[in-house]
Amino acid sequence: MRTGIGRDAARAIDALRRGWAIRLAAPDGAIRLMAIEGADAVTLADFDPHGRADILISAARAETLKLGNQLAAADPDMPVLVERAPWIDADVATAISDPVLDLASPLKGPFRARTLPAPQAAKAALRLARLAGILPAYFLLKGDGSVEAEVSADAISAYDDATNLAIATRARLPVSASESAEIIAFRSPDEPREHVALIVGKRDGSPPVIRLHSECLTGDVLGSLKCDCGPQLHEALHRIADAPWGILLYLRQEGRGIGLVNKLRAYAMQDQGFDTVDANVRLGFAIDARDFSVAARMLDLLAVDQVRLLTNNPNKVTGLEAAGIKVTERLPIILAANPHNERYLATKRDRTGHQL
Ligand SMILES: Nc1nc2c(ncn2[C@@H]2O[C@H](COP(=O)(O)OP(=O)(O)OP(=O)(O)O)[C@@H](O)[C@H]2O)c(=O)[nH]1
Ligand SMILES: [Zn+2]
Repeated sequence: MRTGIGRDAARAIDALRRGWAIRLAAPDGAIRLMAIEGADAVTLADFDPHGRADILISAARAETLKLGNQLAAADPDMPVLVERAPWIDADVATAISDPVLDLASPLKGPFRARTLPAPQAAKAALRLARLAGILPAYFLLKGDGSVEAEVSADAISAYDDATNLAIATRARLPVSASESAEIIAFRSPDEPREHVALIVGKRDGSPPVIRLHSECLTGDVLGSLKCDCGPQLHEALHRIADAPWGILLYLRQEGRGIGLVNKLRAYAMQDQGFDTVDANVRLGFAIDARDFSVAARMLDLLAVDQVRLLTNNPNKVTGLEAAGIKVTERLPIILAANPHNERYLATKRDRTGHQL
């Protein structure tokens, strides 16, 4: 169902990515925000002429800045508000928000945490940063003032609601794994990412062999050796082609849902020695920010409620089942490691329960 609030979230995301200010309202209050990513002295002076904006960051980032113990952290997902000391200008704020810069510009400090004016609004702000693909860090002001977009916490929750997805079009698409394939594109009204399904072979009443493939530009297109995505994609297509029938879902959830730029930041942190799990956490994101209800909704639209799932990731099985799809069988998909992805695969095995 198309609603105005979906448009509000789309406008807020667009504004944040352009460095414009937004107002975010939740039941516990409203805050004005400008993304620290991309902010400079001029845009900051425009948003905050009196130098009063505090800095909103994730709890994980606050931990790295030694702010973790200053507030009763009953909720590890609760953001932290850092008091704006006079020496915190746009450049210092950038260093506060971006962990990739920690080695290059050791942080000054000391930082002091302040009580959050509207915790629900602050939490929604971090969710919005992930949807916008920016670092979860903002300049925050209370009170009224001019902004480019207004959004509610509810609109942010509704924005990527998978039930809004619908089939946009379908066409025959012979691929190298099978000449008998059909591509189906899915769209939702306000969210621009278009997911696709490739159905291979003829539906025969048995549960199809399914692969949920999350977009990986570096692996799928450039042949990156840092992950296993490219080879897994091709192996999956061949396994599906060998089955009576099957479906590859190509999900636009780049970087396990944090977006390309944030994934590349995670890669820069891996260059500094952090593993894939710690890199995500230090950036202020969940270890895996994907929403498997998108895949479940696509299967639902294809009238599929039982699947044989190609994966090593037990969370994909539980995620799909929680979203109403029965996984009758898990089929492992194991490929040889290379020297560049050995550690990544070991981290998946040891820290995220992948059965490799
Ligand atoms: N944030 C982040 N994302 C990564 C990293 N390496 C790969 N990815 C993303 O991880 C996703 C690939 O995961 P998948 O292969 O679908 O799933 P999986 O959890 O490994 O489970 P399998 O089904 O067993 O392969 C893609 O969206 C990649 O862009 C990384 O270091 N950091
Ligand atoms: Zn990859």
